[in-house]
Amino acid sequence: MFPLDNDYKDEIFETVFEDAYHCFVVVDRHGFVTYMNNSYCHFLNREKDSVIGQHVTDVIENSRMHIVAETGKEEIADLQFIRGNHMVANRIPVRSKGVVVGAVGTVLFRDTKEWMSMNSHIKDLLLELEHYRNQQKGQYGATYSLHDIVGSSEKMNRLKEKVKKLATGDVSILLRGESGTGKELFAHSIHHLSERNTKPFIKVNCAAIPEHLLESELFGYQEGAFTGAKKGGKPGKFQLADGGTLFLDEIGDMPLSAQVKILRVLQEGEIEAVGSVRLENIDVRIIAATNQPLEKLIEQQKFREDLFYRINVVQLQIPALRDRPEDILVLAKYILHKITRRTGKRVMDIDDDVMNCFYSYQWPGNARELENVIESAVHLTSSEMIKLEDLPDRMRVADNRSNQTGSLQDILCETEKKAIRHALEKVNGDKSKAARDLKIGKSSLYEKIKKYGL
Ligand SMILES: Nc1ncnc2c1ncn2[C@@H]1O[C@H](COP(=O)(O)OP(=O)(O)OP(=O)(O)O)[C@@H](O)[C@H]1O
Repeated sequence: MFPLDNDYKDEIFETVFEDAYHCFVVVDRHGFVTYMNNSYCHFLNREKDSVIGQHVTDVIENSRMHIVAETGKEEIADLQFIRGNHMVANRIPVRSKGVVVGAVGTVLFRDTKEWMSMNSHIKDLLLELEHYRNQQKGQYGATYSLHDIVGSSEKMNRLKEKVKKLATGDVSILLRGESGTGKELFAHSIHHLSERNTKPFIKVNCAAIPEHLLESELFGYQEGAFTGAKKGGKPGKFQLADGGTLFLDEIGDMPLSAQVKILRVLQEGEIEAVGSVRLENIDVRIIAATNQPLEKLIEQQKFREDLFYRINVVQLQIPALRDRPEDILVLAKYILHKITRRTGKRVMDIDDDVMNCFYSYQWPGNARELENVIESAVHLTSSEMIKLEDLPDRMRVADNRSNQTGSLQDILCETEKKAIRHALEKVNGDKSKAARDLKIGKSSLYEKIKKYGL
């Protein structure tokens, strides 16, 4: 056998991989795309340059390549939903000197007749499954993924990157942030990106369960455990989440008695249903969330320090909306679109004055408050554009107040700051364009950006 020359090898490579019948993708150990063949790029309608170096979850819907690259466990003939079709995906870990360094994925997509009919058969079955799943939604489902978290500010991008890295492990995560910042969305996304994503995601609102019911809600009960107990008993949230993720929302509001019990489960990995004498092994990943100052609660002996250390293995701080004004415009437009699609009301845009008001408002209720404000404005407005008069009084008062206080110099600075922020928002942060729109020099704009900390 004579050695192959490089041209010949390249041609083989081109034929086998680039324009092959299959879609090929290769990711590195952290799930970032290092190679994608032409067929796959074409199918995803993406340019090759725009996918290389991206995290695979940002490129391919419902991808599990990053999980395979992390776990080293191959997945063969897995059904994956991409661009409206059910595809058969193979995901194989790549090893170098025995260590997993990435993964190769192939997807069979060019429909043969049999595949078409199988595909429609599967679609039919999955529709039926979806119907049953929907009946259980809220109880079992993590409905949101990272794609649903709108915002491309530096702060949010950094957070999303962190989430991608942390999701595949099994560490407990504590999500902190003010009310309405999207903690629950992040909890869903972590579950989605984790190896547990085919298992349940169960949410417990620790503040909403009465203290005397907490134990049976969390750990379940046996038949006859107390008067009124259901025949056959009832599983608790821990049992329901077995193999999956348990999201302990508002953990700072959990009564001390329940904290002791949770801590025991987390330490022992075993639970005891009310009225049972048998211990059950439970495997759950804990994601907790709170907007309470847990350290202060520990000082006041309202929160157990040992539980804090258990749940606080990794902490993610979700920034308040006022601290990432760059996200307000895109979030507002996303919310407007979501609401108009749901209500069918034709409201196409948001007036510039309204946006200025949004930028200067403090948003104590964060994204949730923004949703409420836009929802009520959509209902109130009589035009196709949300105007200042469609906003709640508290916002317009806050806006006027911020214009009226202080010296003339303060007012001028505040107005200038708002105008620059708005101009930058409009052009997606492109400083040259913003300077042109504002009719000032680029260096003057840079100075002002620095001065106002924009
Ligand atoms: N970045 C975002 N992109 C899209 N929607 C968002 C975003 N952040 C929050 N939301 C929306 O705002 C609302 C509140 O979000 P979520 O319930 O996740 O907040 P939270 O921090 O868990 O609030 P709380 O502490 O009050 O429970 C939801 O309807 C959510 O869809």
